[in-house]
Amino acid sequence: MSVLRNVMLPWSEKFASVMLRQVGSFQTSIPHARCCPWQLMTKQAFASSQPENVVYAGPSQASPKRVTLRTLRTKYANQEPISMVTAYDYPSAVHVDEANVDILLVGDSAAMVVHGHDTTLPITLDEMLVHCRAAARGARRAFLVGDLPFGSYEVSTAQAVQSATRMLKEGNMDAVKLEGGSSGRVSAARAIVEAGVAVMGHVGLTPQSVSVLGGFRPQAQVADEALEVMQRALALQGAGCFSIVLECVPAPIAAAVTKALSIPTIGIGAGPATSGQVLVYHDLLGMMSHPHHAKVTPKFCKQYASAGKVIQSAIQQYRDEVASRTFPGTAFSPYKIPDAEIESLARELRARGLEDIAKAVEEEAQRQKTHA
Ligand SMILES: Nc1nc(=O)c2c([nH]1)NC[C@@H]1CN(c3ccc(C(=O)N[C@@H](CCC(=O)O)C(=O)O)cc3)CN21
Ligand SMILES: CC(C)C(=O)C(=O)O
Repeated sequence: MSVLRNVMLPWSEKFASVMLRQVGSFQTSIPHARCCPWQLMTKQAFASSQPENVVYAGPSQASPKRVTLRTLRTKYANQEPISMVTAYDYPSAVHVDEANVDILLVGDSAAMVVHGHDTTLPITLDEMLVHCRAAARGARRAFLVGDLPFGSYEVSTAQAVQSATRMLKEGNMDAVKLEGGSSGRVSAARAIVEAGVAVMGHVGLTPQSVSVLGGFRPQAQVADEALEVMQRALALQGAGCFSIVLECVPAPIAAAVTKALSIPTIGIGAGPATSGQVLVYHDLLGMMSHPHHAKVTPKFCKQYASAGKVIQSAIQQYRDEVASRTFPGTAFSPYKIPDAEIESLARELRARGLEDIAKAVEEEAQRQKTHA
């Protein structure tokens, strides 16, 4: 009971008594505290494994206003362009969020740009969920969309709903995206929306269909195909999608689809006439500037920086400074020890017959002083 009282200290007496009632038979099970339900309610009291100054997910300033479906609808109604960028982890999400980008997409392009696969097919739902959770921790404002990966929604509407709900429950996303507009995909989209999850559609080049498309090729370059893309987009809108990604289609086709729909289109390689634009984080940053990677960056990607070159040269410089012993030097060796302690340590070492080691200590202490 005394242990419990300590735990309760930050809480009011009243709240504590309510909690004690709820705790009931758990009162004596402190050693099993990890599985006690009230542990969840006393996060602060149990946070002994947290550093005092939490950097990544700690208490933050007042949160900025979140982008919601209403915000997006208003932007669309006012014909204001909607911006979307992908992110896959905490730091990339912070970058995207701080730039006031409207929608943060945790894309299955992670399979390629993060995991190094040649297509988006190998990434699993469980892997996507790890990316989603990390990205969600970094985003305070952006509307969060999680990409349903290949194999997580094609089998049945039940499978689609199950995967989509996991994206919200375990991935902390606000909505999901799925690819394609065939009847099966439209049914999946409808079922997910009916389950209460907002869905973004995706037509044109759908990279998860690379097997049947025979490569990452521009789509809808003949009238028949263009009409089909438009029909699919309309069907997805009918199923309740809040927005549709249009990938790798000629600009006039994107204009037609955008005109035909009453929900926003988000273009990538689809020209300027869409309601918004999306780019992959690594592409827009020029992260893959190495010739080995340059070939996987599509032609429609504008590089707003050469981050890859900056990173490469920084690591090269670090490596050179380690090799030449320029780093860390005294400037980056911050931990000091008083002279008296050095003398005492050297004395102890000599008393144990360790003359060489005592010398090493004294020499380095001297070097630190002369280069300070
Ligand atoms: N880094 C990256 N950026 C993306 O935009 C992106 C991914 N990865 N992975 C998932 C999909 C695949 N995407 C791609 C990939 C390549 C092309 C591309 O290079 N297309 C060529 C035509 C290739 C052909 O005809 O075979 C082009 O000329 O644009 C287009 C879209 C878009 N998505
Ligand atoms: C390219 C965007 C739209 C995407 O689907 C992804 O990043 O996976």
